Amino acid sequence: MECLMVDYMKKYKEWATNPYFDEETKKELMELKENEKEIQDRFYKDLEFGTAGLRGVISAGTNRMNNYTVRRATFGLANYIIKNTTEKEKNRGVVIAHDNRHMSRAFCMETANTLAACGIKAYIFDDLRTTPELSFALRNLNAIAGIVITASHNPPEYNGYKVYWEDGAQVMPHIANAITKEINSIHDYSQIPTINEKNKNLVVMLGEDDDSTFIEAVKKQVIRKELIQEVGKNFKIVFTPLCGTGNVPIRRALSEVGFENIIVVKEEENPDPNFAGIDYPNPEDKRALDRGIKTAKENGADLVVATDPDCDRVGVAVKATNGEYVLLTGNQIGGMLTNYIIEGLKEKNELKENSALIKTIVTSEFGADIAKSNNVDVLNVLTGFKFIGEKIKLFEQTNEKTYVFGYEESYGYLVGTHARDKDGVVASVLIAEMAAFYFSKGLSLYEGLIELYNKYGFFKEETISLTLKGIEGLAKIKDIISYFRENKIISINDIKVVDIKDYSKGIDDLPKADVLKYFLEDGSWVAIRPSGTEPKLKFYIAVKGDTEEISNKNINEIKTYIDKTIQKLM
Ligand SMILES: O=P(O)(O)OC[C@H]1O[C@H](O)[C@H](O)[C@@H](O)[C@@H]1O
Repeated sequence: MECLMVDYMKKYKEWATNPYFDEETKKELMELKENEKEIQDRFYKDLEFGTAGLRGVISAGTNRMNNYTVRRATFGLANYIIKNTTEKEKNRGVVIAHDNRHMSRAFCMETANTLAACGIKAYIFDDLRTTPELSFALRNLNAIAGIVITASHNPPEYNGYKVYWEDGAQVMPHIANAITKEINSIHDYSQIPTINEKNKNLVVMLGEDDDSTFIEAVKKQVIRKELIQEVGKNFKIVFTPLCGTGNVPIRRALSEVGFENIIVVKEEENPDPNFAGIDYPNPEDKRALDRGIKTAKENGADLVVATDPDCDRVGVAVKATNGEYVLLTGNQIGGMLTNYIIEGLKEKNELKENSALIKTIVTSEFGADIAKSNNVDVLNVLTGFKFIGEKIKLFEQTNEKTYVFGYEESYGYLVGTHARDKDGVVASVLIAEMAAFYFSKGLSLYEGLIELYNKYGFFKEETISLTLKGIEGLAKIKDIISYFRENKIISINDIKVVDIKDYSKGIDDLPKADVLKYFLEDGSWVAIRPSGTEPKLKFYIAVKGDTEEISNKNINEIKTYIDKTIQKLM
């Protein structure tokens, strides 16, 4: 502990006095001199480059997002590229996109300039762009890697740095680990090359054509074009980009496929780094859809669609027959899209025999059961859309399976293979199309959901997220998981545990991951994992009952059990 203290104080002093760091940084740090706890938190470690890249609070410090930590990460990535690819591969360059957050443009330029200084071409956009467009563009431009400056749905004080590889998916753990090694070997910031006259032309600006090719790729995924054209005039959609990147591409895609009645939530239309007062711009959080639902009520809209700041996730609310707006979960939307896509393909006689649905191990079996009953294979991967992207690549190489659809419970979906990450643009279009399909039959999306539940059983899922910040929080997260790992739980809420999967052992052909999953006798399951993007411990609960009442009762009881266990451990 002593050593740790010396270490963070030493680093703090270095940043606060070394002429390498700019005056503003030094001033910000000097103001902290009486606040040891804050100094410790900012300097006790380097911001970790995890499997989701960097993500942290924007401010000065080694454990924060700032120009220096972005520069260091980029130098590490550049070194990885230089050492592990051929000259020709390296020359394919890196595409960079960014969202609307504080410092996003600055971090994008910092990244582009550092890459160029290392002799690597950096493609940038003139303004903010979505994550799925980056995933698409990097394959379209045949780049070697991609970067998105975004903290996705985190609160406004955060920013982040996600890295993609040539296949269009976020880097796999082995590449992330190798990049981390490179980053960790950089101790002296002054060694990082800076841009000069000779290499500045390696920063290349992308144009409008790149947007159009992406939108065209999205539009190709539409299943029932004529239907949209028929009902597109009457079907009313309220859309909110939650002040993020989704506004331009989604409005464009929706209107180009034939939706004429799109109302955008006024307060949330334009990019805003403070997200217009939305504390947590995450469509998983029901408050994020409050204004959307209000606007929908005022306009009598049929559907509310909300995308997160970098537009890879989508939340949905729908008008039920009683006129009330109901929020759908990621599991519900994913299950419904699975059904809609499979039925659509069947109608056109295009459902291949080797079709496969890909979902994560913490995603409900709702979509999986629908797929299986249509003879579509189901593949389970670890949390993280990159693992879905990895399977798509494998399918392409081996022709072993045909990708039908992939999704995660956390509101991420990908229809088509144009992108290799969840795509909020294509998902919004397909969700609108699916809702328009039900609308044409006189049903709301909600009633469509109930129809499916009546056929396949009432699935119900819930996630409990425990926020535990800082060093102590991290330790607590470890303690709680250890408790569940070490104490053999034989029943949850009096229902027998019939199987326990500990994914840290590397099971089911999956890479090792800190996830535990309990399977109960009645088909319910509970999974526990630490978040990879936020200081949170997550519990996922899933049940299935013959009626909604049974499912509600079961899930509430399991939830109470977990809440009580957590309280005991806090
Ligand atoms: O680790 P969590 O906080 O649960 O987040 C999990 C998410 O991480 C990243 O954002 C990935 O891109 C997502 O595909 C994944 O769902």
